[in-house]
Amino acid sequence: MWKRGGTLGKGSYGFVSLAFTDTDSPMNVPSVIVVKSCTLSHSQSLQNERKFLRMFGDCPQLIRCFGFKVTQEDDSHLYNLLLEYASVGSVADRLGERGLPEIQIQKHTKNILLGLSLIHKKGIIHCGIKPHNILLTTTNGYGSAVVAKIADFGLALTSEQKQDAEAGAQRN
Ligand SMILES: Nc1ncnc2c1ncn2[C@@H]1O[C@H](COP(=O)(O)OP(=O)(O)OP(=O)(O)O)[C@@H](O)[C@H]1O
Repeated sequence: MWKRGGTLGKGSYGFVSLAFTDTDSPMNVPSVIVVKSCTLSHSQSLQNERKFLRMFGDCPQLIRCFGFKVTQEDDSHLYNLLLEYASVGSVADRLGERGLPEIQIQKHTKNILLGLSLIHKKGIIHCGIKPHNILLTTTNGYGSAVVAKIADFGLALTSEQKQDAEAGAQRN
């Protein structure tokens, strides 16, 4: 269904690659995607990310998830999460010394707050909002614009999980 391309970066759990989909892929999957991969035995964080992202479907404020696939590569089983490619990189990449123009900050902040409000309405807490995890994509078509999307649900919790964790910490 897809072919791995170059590596975009490495995280604490594994690595992120560009990937190119086949012509027989479902219509809603673009020809260029991103694959986040790690060994199957260490895939808890990626599985967590998938569990939360699939609750949102095609929400324009969040990086889209196209499912997962387990592959065998170089004698290891890899868990691969298939994600929308954010071709402009992260907000952290774009900040530089001079920061971003105020007009872009206003637009991105509005999108991020809208995304967070949708996440919170479903009783989920992202737990990792930072410039590295806000990715920038482009809209297709005439006059294409840069759009900010929330990514990386590897640390996300339901509000019940958060309450349980806090109660456990108070007991200890
Ligand atoms: N959907 C995506 N589109 C484009 N680039 C991405 C995407 N997801 C991750 N990346 C890039 O891949 C690199 C690694 O990302 P990743 O989220 O795995 O690690 P990190 O955020 O640097 O570390 P950690 O998640 O351990 O805090 C980063 O440069 C990130 O911007």
